[in-house]
Amino acid sequence: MKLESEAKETLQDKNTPHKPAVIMGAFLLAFGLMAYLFHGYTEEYAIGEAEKLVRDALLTHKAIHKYVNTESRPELYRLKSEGDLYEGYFSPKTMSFTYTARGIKSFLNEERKKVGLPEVYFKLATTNPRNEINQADTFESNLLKRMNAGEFSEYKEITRNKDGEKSLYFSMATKPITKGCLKCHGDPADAPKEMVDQYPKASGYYEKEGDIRALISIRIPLEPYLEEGKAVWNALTAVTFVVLAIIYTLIYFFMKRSEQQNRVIVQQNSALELASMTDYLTGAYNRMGFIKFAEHDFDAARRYRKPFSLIMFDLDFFKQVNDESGHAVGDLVLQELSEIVLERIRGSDTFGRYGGEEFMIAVQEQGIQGATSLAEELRAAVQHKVFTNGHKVTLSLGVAELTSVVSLKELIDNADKALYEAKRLGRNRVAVYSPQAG
Ligand SMILES: Nc1nc2c(ncn2[C@@H]2O[C@H](COP(=O)(O)OP(=O)(O)OP(=O)(O)O)[C@@H](O)[C@H]2O)c(=O)[nH]1
Repeated sequence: MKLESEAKETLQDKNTPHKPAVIMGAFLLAFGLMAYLFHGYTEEYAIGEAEKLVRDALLTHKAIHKYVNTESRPELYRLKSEGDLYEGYFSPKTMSFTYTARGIKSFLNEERKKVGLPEVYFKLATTNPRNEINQADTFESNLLKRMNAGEFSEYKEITRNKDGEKSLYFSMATKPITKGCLKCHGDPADAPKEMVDQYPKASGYYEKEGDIRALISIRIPLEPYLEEGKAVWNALTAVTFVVLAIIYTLIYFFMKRSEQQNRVIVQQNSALELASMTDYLTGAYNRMGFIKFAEHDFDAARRYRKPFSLIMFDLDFFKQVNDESGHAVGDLVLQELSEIVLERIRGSDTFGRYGGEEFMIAVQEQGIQGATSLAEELRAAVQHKVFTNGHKVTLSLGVAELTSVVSLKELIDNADKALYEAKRLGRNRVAVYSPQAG
């Protein structure tokens, strides 16, 4: 006889995926995407801020250039020409634009440092400097060469130092040498004597008209701006995780509760379905339950070509028991009969009450021989049993096997015919269905 758990299993909800884990995965994915986008935004912000500084540095540079060339230097020449300044006067402090620019840039950097702003690297770099401080490094020399070759006049790149810290590097070519420039940067023999005296051994001469003598080299560290972004990111991460943790906990809680409720509903449904398929008096399957399971066994036996038989049996003259001792005693006799059957059939067999005092057993893995001996065993057991109130009853049994039948209904009909035959032959016996007899 099939067990209750087996019947329940067919109704069990197997669809219980790890939904909280899936939700957690989705959250982490969303967080990863957010981190990626934020990282990109932070870098964009840092570059934007650095570009502002580049613009400031260029404007300052331009202003200093204009001031030296149109204000301070002409004024000194005027003073010289008017004799207020001696003829041989030359000082880079007042007359060299690069000297002045360097001083102002260095002052500005000091001011920036005081308020915690990043220092701006600014250099008017050349391969032929008058002052060593303006000597272009290898990278700058290379850029200057490419600018002179006409490859580009501006260059921008994000660089990393040996510690991996990022900077925005910007470079721009200065105006090409003009005839006027050659006065100080051409042949030293043509240069003002006071200047040659000032830089006796220095370079800065022999430039050619049209050449780009120097480039403006600016490097702004991005780290301070990236740090700002990191601080915002850390705060955002903390808030996000707290919010996610709360949402996750709530979802997890509600899902667990709903899962639990579903499980209870499934269990209740299983119990109800089982009850609806069971005969309350004998504990055997009722007709609906029997057909359901026997149908399943019948189909499997046909598919896998395995033996399968059906025993249909009925109590002989059961009416007399009811008439003599009453319906309640009749019920007890039916229960005792049921116990006899359940003790003798296999777990794989299906036992059902087909109606009234008529029962059926679907016998798996047994052909006519096996089923007939089981039927005989039951018949003998019932015959020798003393039932409630000392009643002695007998069984008539019909056996049919799955051979050429195409449906369970046909097999039941055959077993029924055999049972009829057993009754006809005098009851308390087993009859086997024979196709010839019909
Ligand atoms: N106590 C009780 N009796 C039942 C139940 N179901 C059917 N019966 C009785 O079973 C008897 C069946 O009577 P019949 O159909 O004449 O068959 P029988 O007396 O067994 O005689 P044969 O089958 O011809 O050997 C009737 O008296 C029904 O009332 C039940 O659940 N409980």
